[in-house]
Amino acid sequence: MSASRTGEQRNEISPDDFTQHTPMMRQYLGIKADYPHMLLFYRMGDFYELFFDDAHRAAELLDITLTARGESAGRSIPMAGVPYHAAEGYLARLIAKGESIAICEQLEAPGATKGPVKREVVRVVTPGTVTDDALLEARRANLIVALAPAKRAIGIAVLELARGDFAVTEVADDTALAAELARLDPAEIVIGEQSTLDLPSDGVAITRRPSWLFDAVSARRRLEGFFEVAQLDAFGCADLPRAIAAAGALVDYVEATQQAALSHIKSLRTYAVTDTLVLDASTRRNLEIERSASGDTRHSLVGLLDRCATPMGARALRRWLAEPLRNFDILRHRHLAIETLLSGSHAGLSERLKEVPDVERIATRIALASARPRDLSGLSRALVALPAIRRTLAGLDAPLLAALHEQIDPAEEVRALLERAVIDNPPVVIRDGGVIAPGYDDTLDELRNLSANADGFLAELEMRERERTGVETLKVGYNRVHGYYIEMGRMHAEKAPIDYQRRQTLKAVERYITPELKKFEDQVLSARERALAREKALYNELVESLAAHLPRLQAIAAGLASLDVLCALTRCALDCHWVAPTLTDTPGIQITGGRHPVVERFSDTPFVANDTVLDDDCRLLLITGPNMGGKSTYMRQTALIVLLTHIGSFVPADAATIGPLDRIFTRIGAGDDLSAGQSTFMVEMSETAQILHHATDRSLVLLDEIGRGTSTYDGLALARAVAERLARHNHSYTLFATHYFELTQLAENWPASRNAHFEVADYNNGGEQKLVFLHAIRPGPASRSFGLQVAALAGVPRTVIRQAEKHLAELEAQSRAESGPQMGLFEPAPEVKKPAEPDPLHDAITDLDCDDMTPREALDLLYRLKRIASERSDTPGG
Ligand SMILES: Nc1ncnc2c1ncn2[C@@H]1O[C@H](COP(=O)(O)OP(=O)(O)OP(=O)(O)O)[C@@H](O)[C@H]1O
Repeated sequence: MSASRTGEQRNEISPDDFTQHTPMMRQYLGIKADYPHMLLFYRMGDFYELFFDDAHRAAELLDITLTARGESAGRSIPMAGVPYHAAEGYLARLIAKGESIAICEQLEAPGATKGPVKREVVRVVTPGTVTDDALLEARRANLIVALAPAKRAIGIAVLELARGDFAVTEVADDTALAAELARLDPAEIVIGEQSTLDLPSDGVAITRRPSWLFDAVSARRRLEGFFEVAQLDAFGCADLPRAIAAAGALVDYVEATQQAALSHIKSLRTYAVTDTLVLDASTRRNLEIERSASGDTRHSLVGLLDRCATPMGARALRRWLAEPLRNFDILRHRHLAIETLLSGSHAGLSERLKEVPDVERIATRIALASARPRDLSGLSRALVALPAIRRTLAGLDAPLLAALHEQIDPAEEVRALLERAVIDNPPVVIRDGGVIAPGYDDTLDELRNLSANADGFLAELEMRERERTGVETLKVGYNRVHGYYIEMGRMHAEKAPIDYQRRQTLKAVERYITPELKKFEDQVLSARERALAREKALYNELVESLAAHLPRLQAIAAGLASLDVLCALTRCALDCHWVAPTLTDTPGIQITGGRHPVVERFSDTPFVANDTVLDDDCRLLLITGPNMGGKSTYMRQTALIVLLTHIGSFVPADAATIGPLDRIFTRIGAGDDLSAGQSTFMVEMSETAQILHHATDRSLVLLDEIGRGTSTYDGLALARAVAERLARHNHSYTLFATHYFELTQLAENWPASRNAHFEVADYNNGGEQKLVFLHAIRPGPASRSFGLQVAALAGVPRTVIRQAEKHLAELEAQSRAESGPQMGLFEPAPEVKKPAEPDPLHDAITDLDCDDMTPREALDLLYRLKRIASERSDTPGG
């Protein structure tokens, strides 16, 4: 239902109904016009009010009451409000739902001038640019991405405003873009208003900006101005025009929404998507990296790994998992660092890191000039903790730890400055003073002395006045409304000297002021005010001078974060008995005694370790076995071991040797996106299509029960064609779990393909068949599926199981009659026919994909076929 129809039904005044509006409402509409796509939080006394469509939206999203304002002839303006003091909580909820918010404050007290109170938007909060801890989960990073698509490439610019990390790249097509967006998982995407790019729909805020902002030439100029450089070449992005276009548009957006300076964004770095091992969104979901299938974080990989002592480390760990590196040198250094930390030093380092506040966020607040007094004392404490961390690092012999020792430089002069400038436990805000330490500034000290000496003066004055009036009970006092006064009982009123002027009369006492006391009051009050003003100025100067040290503070934060992750990974390695994987240039995956890290951790029964060998002799492993046998667990553990290797972690195995890989693909049943209007089978097939199009001979592919979503024969046919394609064309390292036993005999004829199965022991216990899942993988195909036995175990009524057994017998008989014993759908795999002699000509033609070939490739192929044919005619019997 459209907003206007809703409005008519409720008899609401529309924003365009200008004659109906008060001056205040006109002022509101004027401001709102500048923020059409944001919710305008409009300050009215102790509340932020929202009006018109904003009110409807806020009421719906926050589940708050929709009220009405300014009834006129039975019509009203829809309104919703949130209390000022609780606004941050409401903001956080709206931001989490992808909303952008403009906050409009009153700039003066009501009645200060004629007409409506002066108001102005003082802050804009958008999902991708928010840096406030109060609005963010402290352990998560917040990214904003801009996209600039063109025919040949799509430019991507990525900014983590909190760290000032600004990176750009270009990708070739929509698929690469989708994978990269899945990896980045941004909170907000900025895109041209005309763009038709297919974007993720789940929880990402999409912000459309005028298309001209994405023009490469003007974007280049904007960036040059932003970084104050004559040319962007130094950033290495000279030949990435679409990336520049995206970066320029992003800078424009951030400048338009952020009032504060962006001085902490010092440079632009370029990266290539090929630097990282790519995992698309469904693979990340299927491997339960951030969350388990049931949605909790505890039973996920992150839940297991995150033993970080600081939020900086926790965020870095998530970045490492989002950017599994393909650079073996960096990974080897991380492995070596963990090996060194295993000596025991990680525990001490973790303890020390716990004492270190979030330097990364403090540095951001310094950059955005929003640092509070406790941020500065926190930074001071952090810097004080660094020398001890460095001393431990100095004794450790690993190049990465030595580099971190250098990076975590204690910034002596910053520490000294903070120690001199800020008291130990300052108040939360600078407003009431008391933050700058004594001795830091002479003028401030003098002004403070003046007000502090007031006590002595007042005691002395009290003595003098008692003597002068003869009133022993005379007191000198102070209150906020009337200031200083001399107080006497009303019965002594006639003893008041001539220079006593009455200030206040209470029930039993009179309060007076004298010219001397008035002069003192003026001096003291002005000293207090001046001290406060001086303190605020000094504080701002201090924050500014700290901003000059930002690159250093950011480097310290990055160093601490990396160290924290390494210590966390070391603890995992130690507690879970993980080993360092070996990285090799020889293609393949060899895992001995591999385990699933999360299942092993949370399972009550001992985990059965299994080997995985995928190499040139076996690129496709067809896995059969009973339900519950352990197929999915096995496939996932292989992928997780590969992923852990690529973040530099040890792995849950007795030994692992990993060669170069480019991507991990998975097609596993969980997480089908039915809410997006796709059927289970449709999702299964579109993910399978992605894999067939993009998997290379360096990709790890996990396919679980392909074809189960459709009729048996369609499913079997599809599973067979997909597996054969992967074996003959993609040559990827593939784990293919299936219940179609027919595939097991066919696979024997495909290149580099093998069978394996999960073992189960079944025995007869007093006439009842019992199953024991051994969870151990063995060579060769399984003999049967045990589907009915597993159903019985799951509690399906006995009568139903018996009925199913009958149906099964009938189906088996029917199938045998139709297709002969070799191809019975429910039969054990019969003896495999010996494969025919290899025929290179036949293989070359079967491998051929005419649609994928360029004319040049077709011509090359013709020559190759001709050569094979003539070689064959040369061989005897050919
Ligand atoms: N190697 C193992 N050691 C111990 N327990 C295991 C092992 N592998 C799997 N399990 C346990 O068995 C359960 C079933 O495993 P999994 O889901 O991998 O079986 P499956 O063969 O894929 O079943 P289905 O064919 O029904 O999908 C898991 O939840 C896990 O608790």
